[in-house]
Amino acid sequence: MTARLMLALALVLAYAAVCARIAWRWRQGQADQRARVQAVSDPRARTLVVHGSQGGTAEQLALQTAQGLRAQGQAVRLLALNAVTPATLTGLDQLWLVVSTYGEGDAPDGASVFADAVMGQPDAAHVAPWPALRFGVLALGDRQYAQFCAFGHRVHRWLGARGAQAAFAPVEVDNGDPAALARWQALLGLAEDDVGLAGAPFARWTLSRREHLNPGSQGHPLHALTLLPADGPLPTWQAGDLLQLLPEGDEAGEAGKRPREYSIASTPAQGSVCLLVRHAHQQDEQGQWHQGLASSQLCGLPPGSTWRARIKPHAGFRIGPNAERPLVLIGNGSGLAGLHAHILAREGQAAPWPGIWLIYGERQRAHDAAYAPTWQTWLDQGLLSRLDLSYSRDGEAVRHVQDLVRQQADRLRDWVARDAAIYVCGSLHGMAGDVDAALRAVLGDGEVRHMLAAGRYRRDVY
Ligand SMILES: Cc1cc2nc3c(=O)[nH]c(=O)nc-3n(C[C@H](O)[C@H](O)[C@H](O)COP(=O)(O)O)c2cc1C
Repeated sequence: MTARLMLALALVLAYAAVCARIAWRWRQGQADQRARVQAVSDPRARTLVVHGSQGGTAEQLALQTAQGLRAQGQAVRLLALNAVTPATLTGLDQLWLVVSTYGEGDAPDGASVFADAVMGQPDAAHVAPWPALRFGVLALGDRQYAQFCAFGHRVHRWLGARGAQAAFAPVEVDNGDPAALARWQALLGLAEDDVGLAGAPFARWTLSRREHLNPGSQGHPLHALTLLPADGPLPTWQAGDLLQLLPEGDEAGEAGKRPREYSIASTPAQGSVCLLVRHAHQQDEQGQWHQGLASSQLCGLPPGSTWRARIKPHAGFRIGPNAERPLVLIGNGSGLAGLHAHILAREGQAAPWPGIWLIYGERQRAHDAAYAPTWQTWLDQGLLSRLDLSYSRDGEAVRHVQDLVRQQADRLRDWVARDAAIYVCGSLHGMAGDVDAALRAVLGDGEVRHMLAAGRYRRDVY
């Protein structure tokens, strides 16, 4: 008995040590990032580097750009576009912008406040033009989208119309293309390799377990996958990060750099990368159904199969400044992955927990609620403080998460008044836009903008 007690105690202590180490590394990472920005940014500088980012790539490239300019002895200031007002631009000599594009050519969340509140306004007399300002845009995008780099082009046109002088045409970056980044470096006179997106190298990962979560559902099959590195130790990551995976036999392959991205549903404390993968089927223009290459492999090949993959940091959906705040987590379908990671990360923190409210939508209660027992455990533990579910195919009046947001308007306003942060993960079409509209209806446009600018409203939508 004593031996078993000792063993139990040793396990608890070992677990606590692992949690403490993860928390320490996370805090260290946050502090390092703040220190890097502070070291480079001079509030009086007449050169401003701004980023308009959602996932964090534009932010990373803007920081590197500012560091590169600084290394050459230039004084620079670094800001998020959402923190920029017309007054910030007055009196500047140079403005370098790194911006991505989302939705249907829309601003990323890190620029949407500026896009609405500044660019969206008619040219009011109080906004003086900036004829002495030289500017250039690094426009991040992906050619798979119809509106390629559209927001970068919009910013470029808008600044031109305000009288500013374009130093060059927007530099379009297709999916991180190194040649385009090299062009940006050359145009700004930066040293070679100042700006780049070299991530962790791709390594082999093995599928160790797969569970079909929704047999009998009207929806396409959803699977929970557990993956482990085939060689070497488990790398570290934070809740909110993604796994980039190269399907076998992809024509483009590693050189073509078309990895699929999946939200990671676990934290390193679980000891593996867990994904929720929908076996995707898409209909073409002739009405023929096609299986997704990556998802049919992930949902079909047996455990023991391997793929090349790597962790992709996703700063825009990490906890960031919200570690001590109550969280409202909203999502649907496989978007549960990104939300579960945040719940599990909280579980690793010392109680009392600040409170988590999960608002989640699926198709049918009878087939699409595999995690109901897990949620009940979290509710019993007090890790989750509230759970609201919607099912779109059960004939109920409340069908979608956006309906829940409107139905729970008073409670939501109360959570936000108590400084909650809102995280949305799941479908871009049919969810993210409608949830955004519901949040604006309930909280007001001004509050939503304020939360976006403060990093208290974050999205991982696809
Ligand atoms: C949901 C989603 C929508 C996107 N929409 C577009 C688009 O309309 N046009 C485009 O050129 N790129 C689009 N992209 C690609 C991003 O702009 C690109 O990945 C960029 O590097 C992201 O930078 P960030 O991490 O700083 O936000 C989209 C990406 C995602 C995930």
